[in-house]
Amino acid sequence: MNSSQIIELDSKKPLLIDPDRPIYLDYQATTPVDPQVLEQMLPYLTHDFGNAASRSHAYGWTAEKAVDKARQQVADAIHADPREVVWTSGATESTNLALKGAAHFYSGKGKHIITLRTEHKATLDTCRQLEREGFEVTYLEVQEDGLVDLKAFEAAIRPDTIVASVLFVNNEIGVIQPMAEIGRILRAHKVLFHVDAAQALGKVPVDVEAIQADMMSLSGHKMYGPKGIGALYVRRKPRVRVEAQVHGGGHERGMRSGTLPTHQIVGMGAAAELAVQLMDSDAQRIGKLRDRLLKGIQERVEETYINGSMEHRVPHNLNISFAFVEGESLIMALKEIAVSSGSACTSASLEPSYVLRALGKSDELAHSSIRFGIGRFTTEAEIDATIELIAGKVGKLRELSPLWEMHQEGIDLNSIQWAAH
Ligand SMILES: Cc1ncc(COP(=O)(O)O)c(C=O)c1O
Ligand code: FES
Repeated sequence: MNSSQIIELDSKKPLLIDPDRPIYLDYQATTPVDPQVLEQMLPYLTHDFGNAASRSHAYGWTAEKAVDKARQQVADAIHADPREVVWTSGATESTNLALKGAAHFYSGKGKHIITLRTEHKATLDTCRQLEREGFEVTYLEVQEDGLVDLKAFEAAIRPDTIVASVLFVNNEIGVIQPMAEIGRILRAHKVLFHVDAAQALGKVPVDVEAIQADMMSLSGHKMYGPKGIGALYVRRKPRVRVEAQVHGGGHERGMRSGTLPTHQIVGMGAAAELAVQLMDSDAQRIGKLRDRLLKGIQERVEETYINGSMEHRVPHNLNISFAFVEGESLIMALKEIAVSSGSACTSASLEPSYVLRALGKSDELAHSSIRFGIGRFTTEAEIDATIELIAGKVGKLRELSPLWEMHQEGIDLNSIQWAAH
């Protein structure tokens, strides 16, 4: 067997239908590369391996052409100009470049930054670093449904505010912030607007003009592209400047040096185009699956609480707290389903989700939450099996819980005076 046959066989392997593995319902953590995307990437790992910066021969020109095409695909997906797209290693790096880059470049104008308490860690940790450098950050509260209050947002703007950063679609609870309204407020106050759209592209229409974004972070692996590739949109009119964070050969118009990973870039471009093409059909199918999952759980399990607005939310996400059950125990009991409690990025820390806490949820309910991420390859049979498993395991865990027993007996747990230990 020669190598091209091996590649052909591997790329035809079914993606997720594998009875020996758990049902994958963690599409907000990451997605598999769509086979159509993979097919377009493969030649750039082998035959067309040139360096896009090699200007003197055909190997370089072929790579450059592929990079240009992908840049156009990503630009088209967000209604931007290809010259406004900077390749990075992912949304984390894009957000670092956007916030540190803008903060450093415009520090003469002011030192104040606005963001939300429910942002992704990529934003929150970058803001913490900027605080250590002397910048001041306002972390705005959100309402019970996860949405920011626009009046509070506008009130947080100060004369020295240089940039605000808002998550388009929340990775834990899937809520969609009112981006156009936020963009309008920020433009009126001449404050730069950075948008983390890592979880938005392919799920909701993303248009940098409609929401007046100045910078936007994107990621390949959240939309059926490869991991390790992302992009930062940086507006040209009116021009936005960011100070480079990675220095070297001056690639990407000096904003981000490093040899371009052609195959990854081709994958991100193809994934972005496909994400927009399939947005409506994906959303329709996935929405039905999500409703089926929710209905199934609600019919079979009492005392469940939905986290985050259902109205302003992408259909790909369901985040539910199962009262009287500890989230980690539930996840351990649910070995046949791959889901997250809290966010995928922080579930190693075993702390209750800061996003759910920001919605005003108690520690207990935050601890008992499960995030279901439904995606392009989820089937109805997988949803039905999940409902069965959840109903069975939650029931079993509650049987072991003295608090559940008391609740069943009608005792109001809030009225109990617990003895101090
Ligand atoms: C909303 C959001 N922003 C940023 C990131 C980071 O993206 P990447 O993995 O491409 O660095 C993620 C992924 O966890 C995310 O969900
Ligand atoms: S879910 Fe139990 S420690 Fe967080």
